[in-house]
Amino acid sequence: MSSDTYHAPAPPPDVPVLEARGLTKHFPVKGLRSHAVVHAVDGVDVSLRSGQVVALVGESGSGKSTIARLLARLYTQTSGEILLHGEPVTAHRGRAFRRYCRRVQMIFQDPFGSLNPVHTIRYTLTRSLRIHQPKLRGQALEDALEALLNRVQLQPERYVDKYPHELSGGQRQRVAIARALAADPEVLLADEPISMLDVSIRIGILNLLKDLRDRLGIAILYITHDIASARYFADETRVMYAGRIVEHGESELVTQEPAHPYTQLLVRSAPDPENLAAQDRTGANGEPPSMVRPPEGCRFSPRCPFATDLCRSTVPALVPVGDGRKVACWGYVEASDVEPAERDLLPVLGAARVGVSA
Ligand SMILES: Nc1ncnc2c1ncn2[C@@H]1O[C@H](COP(=O)(O)OP(=O)(O)OP(=O)(O)O)[C@@H](O)[C@H]1O
Repeated sequence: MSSDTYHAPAPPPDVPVLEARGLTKHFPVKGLRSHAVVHAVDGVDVSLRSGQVVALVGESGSGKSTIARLLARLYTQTSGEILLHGEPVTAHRGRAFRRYCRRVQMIFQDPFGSLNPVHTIRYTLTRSLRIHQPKLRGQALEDALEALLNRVQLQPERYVDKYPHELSGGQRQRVAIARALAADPEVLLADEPISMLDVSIRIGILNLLKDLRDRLGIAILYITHDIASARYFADETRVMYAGRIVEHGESELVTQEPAHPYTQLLVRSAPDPENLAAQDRTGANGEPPSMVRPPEGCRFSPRCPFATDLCRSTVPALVPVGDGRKVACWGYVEASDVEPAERDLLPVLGAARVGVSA
C-alpha cells in the first residue's frame, strides 16, 4: 500500500464490490459408497459494498467459513455465481486469478498459526509487498513496510525485527491484517478474527478493522458466532442456520428486534452462543440438524416452537418485513400470498413478531 488514501477503482454506487448469488457448496462424504454430501451452504446471497461491514452470524457448523473460503476461491462452488464489480469470477489459476486474490484477501481466526514462526515481521510483510507490488524496491519498499505497520497501529521501529512468538495475540493479528493490506485489497474476508484473542484486546482489533473500512473504503465480511459483536461492528447482519440465510437487515434491527425464531434464540443465548442446545425461553430447543440429511422445508423447523406441517415440508423464501429487512419464515408470509389450502398452515408467531410490522 503506497499511501493513506484509497485508490482502488471506485465501483458505481449500486454495484457491490463483491457479490455471491445462490452460492452453494456440497462436500462429498468420504468413505461412504453413496452419493451422500454435506450440504454446507445452500443458495446463499451476499453483497459486499465499499466502506461497509457485513456480518455473517451463526452457530458452529452453519456454513460461515465455507462461504468465506468460497469467496476467497479456496473452494470451488457446487453452484451459484461470484461477481467482482458485477463481472462473473471464473478463473482458478493464472493472472486473472492472482488479480482476484489481490483484491479479495482473507484474515484467519488463528494469528498464531497464520504467521511463519521462523521469520521476522520484516520478512513476512516485505515478502507480501514484493509479491503484490513487485515494482516496489529499495527505499520505496522500506517506506511501504513502515506505512503498513503504522496502518495497523504497530510502531515500526519497535516491531519490525521481532518474531511472531515475541508478540501478543492481538499484535500478531495486526501483523496478519498488515500482510493482507500489502495486497491493497478492496475486500477483507475476516473469519472469526477475534475469537482466539483475549476479551480485553478484541475491541482494539474490531476498531482497527472499522478504521480500515472508513479510511480505505474496504468492504469487510465479518464472520462470527457472536451476534453482540455484529451489532457493534457491522452495518448489515446476515444470520445463517444450517447452510442458509434465515434473516438479514441492518445490524441494529436484526440484533435488537430479531424476527426469525432462530435469531431470537441466538440473541437470547448471547454471550454464550455455542450453548444453544438447552431448552430456551422461546421454547426452541435441540441440536443443529444433520447437514448430510438436512430437514426438508425450513431447516430450523425441528427446533422451532412455532413450526407447522408447512414449515416441515416447504422451504420458506426470504420475504421483506419492512425497513429493508428480510426473513425466511412462514410466520411472516401474508395469508393472501399463499394458496387458500395453505393458509391454515401458516404458523402464528405471536410474541415472536414483536417489533416487526406484520
Ligand atoms: N472440507 C470439508 N469437507 C467436508 N465437510 C466440510 C468441509 N468443510 C466444512 N465441512 C462441513 O460443512 C459444514 C459447515 O462448516 P463450516 O466450517 O463452514 O461452518 P462454520 O459455521 O464456519 O462453523 P465454525 O464456526 O465451527 O467454523 C459443517 O457440517 C462442516 O462439517
